[in-house]
Amino acid sequence: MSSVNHKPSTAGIIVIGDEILKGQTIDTNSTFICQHLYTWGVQVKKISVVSDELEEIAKEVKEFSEKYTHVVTSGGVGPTHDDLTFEGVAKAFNEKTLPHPDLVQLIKQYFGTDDLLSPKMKMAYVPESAKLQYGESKISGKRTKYPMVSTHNVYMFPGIPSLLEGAFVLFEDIFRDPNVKFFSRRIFIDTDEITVSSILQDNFNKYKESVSLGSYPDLHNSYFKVKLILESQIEDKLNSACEELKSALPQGSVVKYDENPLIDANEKIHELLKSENGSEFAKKLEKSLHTIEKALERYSFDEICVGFNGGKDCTVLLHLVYAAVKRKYPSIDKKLKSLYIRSKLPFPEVEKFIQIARDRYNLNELMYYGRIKDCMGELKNQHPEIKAVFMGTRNTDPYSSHLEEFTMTDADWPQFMRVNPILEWSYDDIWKFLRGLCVSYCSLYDRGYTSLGSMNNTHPNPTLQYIDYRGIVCYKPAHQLQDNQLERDGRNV
Ligand SMILES: Cc1cc2nc3c(=O)[nH]c(=O)nc-3n(C[C@H](O)[C@H](O)[C@H](O)COP(=O)(O)OP(=O)(O)OC[C@H]3O[C@@H](n4cnc5c(N)ncnc54)[C@H](O)[C@@H]3O)c2cc1C
Ligand SMILES: NC(=O)C1=CN([C@@H]2O[C@H](COP(=O)(O)OP(=O)(O)OC[C@H]3O[C@@H](n4cnc5c(N)ncnc54)[C@H](O)[C@@H]3O)[C@@H](O)[C@H]2O)C=CC1
Ligand SMILES: [Co+2]
Ligand SMILES: [K+]
Ligand SMILES: [Mg+2]
Repeated sequence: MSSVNHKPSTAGIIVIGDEILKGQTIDTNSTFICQHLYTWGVQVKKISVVSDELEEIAKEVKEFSEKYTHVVTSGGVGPTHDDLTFEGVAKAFNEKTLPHPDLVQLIKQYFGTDDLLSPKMKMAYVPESAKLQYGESKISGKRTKYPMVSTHNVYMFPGIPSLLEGAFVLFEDIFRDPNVKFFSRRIFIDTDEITVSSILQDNFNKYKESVSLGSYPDLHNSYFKVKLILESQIEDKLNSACEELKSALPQGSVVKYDENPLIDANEKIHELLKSENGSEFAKKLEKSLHTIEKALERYSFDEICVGFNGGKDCTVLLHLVYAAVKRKYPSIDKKLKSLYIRSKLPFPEVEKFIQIARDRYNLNELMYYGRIKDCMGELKNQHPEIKAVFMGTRNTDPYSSHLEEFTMTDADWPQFMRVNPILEWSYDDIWKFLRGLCVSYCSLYDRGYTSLGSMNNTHPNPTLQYIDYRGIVCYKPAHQLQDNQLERDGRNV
């Protein structure tokens, strides 16, 4: 570990492509590059997005190349007329482009042409001084087929994210600065920035020689309002700054937050179980884990599906099943199936959350429209392999008091095993689990909704209503509901 403040090497990123400037493609490459350079101890100073114009590329490359230790470019290395990166970089250094013999050979191998005038051969024309560098796969140890082209301190990568990401990580040795390591700490607080701005200023002033401090508000997070990030190359200083800041912040404003409860989900659930040792909640949670385990023994991965409509109960369920599946099948590359039967008037907030959850939990969502019973028939036809549906039903739900952990659908319904791991959970149990693990849930629950149906029959729970200091009607979040019996007070049906 370095104890001196070694000056880090720097980098500039040039993202090349009209489609990004028109908003047609979201630039993910610069984020990817920044994340890696940061962990490699390189300070990214600037990201520039330029159009597919020769002059623009040349001008930016020249300036970046003089200013920064490394320049990384993304895009514009393909065979089409609008891909001008190699020419632009050559121009920045007053060079011509020439066909590189190795690239000519490669293109001949791939496309069967060695005609130097063929459009495919365009990719072989690189700056005169260009070097080709082959990465080595960390897994197979094999040399990659296609090289990265660089010249001076400029490294050129393709724009297609999968190609860029695959290639970039192979060149860690070029960029990594062995003398530099950035340490960082995060503090989450549930007060707004205004309240703490002078405290932040004081901390910043005191440590600015060695520690940087950033403040990042989030208007939509269920757990915190502001994320503070402290950073330094000197770990001791960082720790002092961090501890001092924590004690200077208003009492109780620092909250515990887990940015990704899906990482080690199973271990975290067991930690929660341990911390709740012996409680009623712990017993129910343990029973739920057993039910899920049993179901995963009885049914194969392909035979299961999670009923998920964005509600809080099935959010608990999904998280539990996800953790158990990850544990049982650690390296499975198939997606867990989920079932979403869309009601007539879904809340946009619910649909948005379903989409977020689908991406986060990597779900293969099977979506149907119409009456639940009809949809289950369609599911049966289209996915005859599915035998069991996990459900977030609780005994206190209407018509659910008779259900057991494993109950077949009624005789006049399409036949599926309904697996109900959280039948006995109370309203408070649901929130203890979600809030205890920082699982994200549909935003409506932070606005007074305690039970979700369709837009035409669901309202915020009147018990949670209050009038704020401006005289405006507001609602407390669902997890603050005192009386569990009143859960469905915002529902007309
Ligand atoms: C897979 C499945 C099987 C069913 N089998 C029967 C049956 O055999 N007999 C019968 O009378 N009724 C059955 N139903 C209907 C069920 O009993 C409820 O009437 C229905 O779930 C809506 O009630 P609720 O709003 O209280 O449910 P919620 O409390 O919202 O739902 C309970 C759980 O069901 C699942 N679920 C509910 N709605 C959806 C949806 N739109 N999309 C995906 N998953 C959803 C979720 O896992 C949810 O946690 C079934 C429903 C489903 C989804
Ligand atoms: N196999 C390999 O390693 C290499 C292949 N090629 C070939 O070159 C062509 C692609 O060259 P490119 O420079 O990628 O062409 P390009 O600049 O036209 O970009 C290709 C696509 O990548 C996406 N993209 C571009 N910039 C992005 C960004 N910043 N963030 C997110 N997405 C972005 C865009 O959707 C764009 O359509 C392909 O034909 C490929 O086969 C080129 C070099 C290396
Ligand atoms: Co050291
Ligand atoms: K192109
Ligand atoms: Mg392009």
